[in-house]
Amino acid sequence: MGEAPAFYADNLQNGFDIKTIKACETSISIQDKTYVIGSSDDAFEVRICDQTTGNWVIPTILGTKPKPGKGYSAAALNEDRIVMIKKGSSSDDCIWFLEVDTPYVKEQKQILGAEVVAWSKGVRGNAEVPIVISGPSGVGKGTLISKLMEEFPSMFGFSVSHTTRAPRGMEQDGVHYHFTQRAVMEKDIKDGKFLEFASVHGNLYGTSIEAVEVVSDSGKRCILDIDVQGARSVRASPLDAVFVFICPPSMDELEHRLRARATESEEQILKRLRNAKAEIEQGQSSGIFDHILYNDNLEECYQSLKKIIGLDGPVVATQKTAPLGINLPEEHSVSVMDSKIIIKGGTAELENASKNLIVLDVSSLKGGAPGRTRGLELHAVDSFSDGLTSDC
Ligand SMILES: Nc1ncnc2c1ncn2[C@@H]1O[C@H](COP(=O)(O)OP(=O)(O)OP(=O)(O)O)[C@@H](O)[C@H]1O
Ligand SMILES: Nc1nc2c(ncn2[C@@H]2O[C@H](COP(=O)(O)O)[C@@H](O)[C@H]2O)c(=O)[nH]1
Repeated sequence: MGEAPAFYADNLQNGFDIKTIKACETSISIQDKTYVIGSSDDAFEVRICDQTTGNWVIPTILGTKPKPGKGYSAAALNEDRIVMIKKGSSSDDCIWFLEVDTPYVKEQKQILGAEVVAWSKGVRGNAEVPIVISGPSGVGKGTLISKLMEEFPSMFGFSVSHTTRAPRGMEQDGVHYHFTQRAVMEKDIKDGKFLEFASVHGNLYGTSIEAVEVVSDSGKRCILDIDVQGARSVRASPLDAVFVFICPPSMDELEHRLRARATESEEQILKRLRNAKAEIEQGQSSGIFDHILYNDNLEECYQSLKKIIGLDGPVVATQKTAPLGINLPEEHSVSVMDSKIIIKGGTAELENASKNLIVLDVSSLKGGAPGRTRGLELHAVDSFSDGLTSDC
């Protein structure tokens, strides 16, 4: 393996231009590759060495990057990702995964024709899975979602999509949509910021990873209102969700609703009605959807939707407790044993319990890039014998 190129290279062909002095570097070997993670004052960067050829590559990095803290420890996990524990970081920002060979990363390598890695933040426990609602324009998706959010304001949060279409009269940027320029959105899509995107009725629409994570991180159940193409992409992604398709009682009634809403031009109404036929066909036959509802009588359809998502009985308000915190000591080591990550440090603290070891159980991981990695469990224990891996 030759000497590692410096981070922040402008162009691999033209040699390396060191712009920042590296503060900390860790290398982890998985199969025939060595991944070097380096942190400077403001970013984490990654380089990969192919051990069979000795060649170094700077990969495309997808996902939101962690912000460097006071150093970090890292260890290989399951041959397809690296777990990174940040020192001195808050409880919701200390565990990150660098995916190097997960199904999502493999797919992106094929799409981009380049070496790819993807960051995913680790989150403790499991949130309720998001709800994807699809159906032709004018069928009543937005009306049903509004009813749900009005009746259960603390339970649901709306995933605010990006779109290149112009705002309608009362629509607010950042509330109904993030209204954006096509070039900006296309760049963000290329940079891996979107969970899904599609061209719908002549405009670009998409769900950013952040839009879903903002809702999930606030402890609410996320609702996505997206078209069938988008639902297909989410179904194929690592995001677990319930998929509901809303059908109109007839094409005539759909046309009547679109015209009565009076938000589209005649040309747009005709385009949306033409597209509706194909959408209804796909919605009913593609196997994407777990449930199909007919929105004839609004109240009946709403009750059926509530039933699907488990809200048909009396709803008991649950007291939300803050997630248990983990204060990683600045001096600690990390090792992996089966599906457990052992964090060992003189003053490791889990909540108020001052214990010598913290065990991070990763046997039930869910999700992952693009998005958060959920299902982490943390326990404080008194003693354990382990082997040290990498610590930076
Ligand atoms: N069951 C229903 N009976 C009659 N009118 C309805 C019913 N459900 C919704 N509507 C009306 O139909 C119109 C379209 O509804 P809505 O805007 O919710 O559709 P949508 O599926 O969200 O459309 P888009 O995909 O274009 O955003 C609205 O004016 C709404 O009040
Ligand atoms: N694939 C996606 N489709 C989306 C998204 N946000 C909205 N939509 C769908 O677009 C049409 C038209 O919406 P409108 O607001 O212009 O009437 C509708 O079917 C929505 O479900 C998205 O992020 N991705």
